[in-house]
This record gives sequence, C-alpha cells and structure tokens, in this order.
Amino acid sequence: MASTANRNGSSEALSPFVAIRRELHQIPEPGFAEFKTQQYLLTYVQSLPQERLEVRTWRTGIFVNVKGVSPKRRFGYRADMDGLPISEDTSYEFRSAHQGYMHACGHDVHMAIGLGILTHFANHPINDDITFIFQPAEEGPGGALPMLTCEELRDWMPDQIIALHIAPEYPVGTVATKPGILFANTSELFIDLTGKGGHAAFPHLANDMVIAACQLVSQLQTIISRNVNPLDSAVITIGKIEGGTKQNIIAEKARLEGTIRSLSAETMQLVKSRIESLTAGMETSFNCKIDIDYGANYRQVFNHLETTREFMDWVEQSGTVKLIECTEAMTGEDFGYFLADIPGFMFWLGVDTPYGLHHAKIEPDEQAIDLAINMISRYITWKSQM
Ligand SMILES: CC(=O)N[C@@H](CCC[C@H](N)C(=O)O)C(=O)O
Repeated sequence: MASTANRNGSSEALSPFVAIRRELHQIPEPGFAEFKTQQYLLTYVQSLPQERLEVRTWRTGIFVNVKGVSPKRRFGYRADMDGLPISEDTSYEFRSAHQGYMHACGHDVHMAIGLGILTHFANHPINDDITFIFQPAEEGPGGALPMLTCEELRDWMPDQIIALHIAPEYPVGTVATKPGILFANTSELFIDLTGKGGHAAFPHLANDMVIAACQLVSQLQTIISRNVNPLDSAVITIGKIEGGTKQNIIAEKARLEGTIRSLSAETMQLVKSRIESLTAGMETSFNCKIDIDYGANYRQVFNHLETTREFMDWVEQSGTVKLIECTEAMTGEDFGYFLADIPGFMFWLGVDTPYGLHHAKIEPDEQAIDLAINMISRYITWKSQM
C-alpha cells in the first residue's frame, strides 16, 4: 500500500486511513446527528479482527474496548465526530456531500487517526486495555460531559487519556503541547433583543433593535478592553447577527450569537456579569427587553502535568516528530471534561495549511494522518511496557 496522498486526492494511491478521512469528509453532520458517521465507523470496526474487540454505542457516539493480554491499566483515545455549518470552498474532489456542512475543524482527520490506532491494536494487542471514544457534538452542545457519566463507559473508564487536534499553523511532522492549561474556558452566548417595530419613516414611534444590537456589539468589546485585567486573557466574538424583516421596516427583534473565552473561570464570571450589567442598561436606554442564554459551557483543557511532560520527553527522544512547547490558545474543547477526571493530555498535530480552523478553504495536509497513527501507537505501546 502506498501512502503518497496528495492534497486534493486525484490519481495517486492512498493510505487506507487517508481514504477513510476522505470518505468521512464527505458526510459531515451536526452534533448529535452524526448518524451516517456513526454507521460508517461501526461498519469499519466490524471489518477488524474481532477477538479482542467489544463495541458499545451511546447516542451517536461509540466506545470500542480493545482487551489487553494481561491488563494492569486502561488507556483512552478520544476523537470527535461532528461537522460545522460551513459551505465548503476547498479544491477537493471529495468535497462535502452535505450542502452547507463541512468538516472544517479536522474531526474527519481525528476520526481517521482514531481508526488507524484502533486497527493497529486490534492486530497487535498490548498488555493493557484501551478504550476508543468516538464522541459526538464537540462543536456544541457538547458530548463529552454526558458521555463521561454514561453507563456504557463506566467499566471501560480509562486511567490515562489522549486526544489531538489538528493545527493548521504547524508543519507536518510536528506536535505542539504544554503541561497545564492548553485551551480556554468557553461559553456560548445568545442575546435576543425585543423592541417595537414600525415604519422606516417614523423612527420616533418605534424602538429599533438593529440600532440596539449594533451598539451592544460595540459595547461588548469594551468588557475585554476595559474590564478584564490586560495581563489576563478573554475574548468575546459575535459570529452571527440577525435582525429585522425588510429594508423599510424598523426591526422589532434582533439576535446576536457568539462565544466567550477566558483563561480562568473567575474571568468568565466577570465577563458574564458585565454582559448582564450592560444589557440591563440597554434595556433602560432603548426601552426594550434583552434575554441572555449562555448555551453550552466547556471547561478549560488542562493537561496533566507529569503525564504531559513524560509524553513531551518521549516525543523528543523518539526523534521522528518535532516537539514544539506551545503557549495556550483561546480555542475551546469539551475534552477538558475528560481531563478534569482522567490524567492525560491533548496536543496539536501540525497539518500545515494556510487557512485556519473553521475556514471554508481549510485543507489539512493528509501526510499527518499516518504519522500520527504511528506515533500514538508507539507511545501507547511504550507506556504499556512500563
Ligand atoms: C477546537 C475548536 O475550534 N473548538 C470549538 C469549540 C466550540 C465551543 C462552543 N460551541 C463555543 O462556541 O463556545 C471552538 O470554537 O473553539
């Protein structure tokens, strides 16, 4: 089998896991609606030697237990499964077949790597057990927390857990991580404004929610620049605005959709309390009603100090992949819930593409797939011999 995958998948022979990534890439689905994805993964798992495998499903997620030869502990590997509401604009021949949805955050790559590692251990069992976790709804509303407490995981709970995330900015052949905080605390943010609609020519008889929403978007940014300690870090991004019905009708309703990020839980509380004060003030000044919904909240991704340092040392000694000790990022990941209960780590996997995560043109370099399968399989094998 050749593994000379090119970026847009024309004629060259592919490694099986690059081919799998391309098939998964074509079927991106929303969180908790990953039905085709789940079926695809289950069909693949059934094609593996079954002697050491047990499979359980939970909603659209999957657990696979690989039984060890003489287990003393259990490793875990987690891959997320959902896509994003983005209309793909890549040069791929294997573009999304689901209009308006795209794997633009690398979950197709994460799953292909998960299947690759699973294939390795189904064929080369180690002493210890391994739980593979294919998790729905990472982009929201969050599958990790309910999965962690579900009955199906109880007797397959790992003693150490690993996950990775593709990193467009790092070259292929690098991994980047650090002990301690890697990703931020997150909270979704949905703000509904309700005023009084009216004729475009009579603004004095209405309360215009387009004006209120525009002011609120600007005022929200003052929380970051004026209320958060400049030596701390927080982000408010409003990614979507909706309001009004027609160009000559004053809007009765507007809606902002965004996300809050912070490095500490305390700063998250501060930001939320300032949002509430600002919106209360706007209710008075615009004589309108404002409702806030914080949606899904993820806790920070905090890498276990010793386990992460040990992994970083191993990467450096293994010599095949370059290690970068990175700084924390304001991305969020509900893998943080797994790390709150189970020692382990997440790392960035370099995929070298000019377009960032959540961009319609992102094209991860697929050579990273086999490289990651090989590296993680070797790392778990090494750990199991300790
Ligand atoms: C790695 C990554 O991009 N993760 C997402 C997680 C989304 C969390 C939640 N839905 C939110 O928007 O706050 C991210 O946007 O960082």
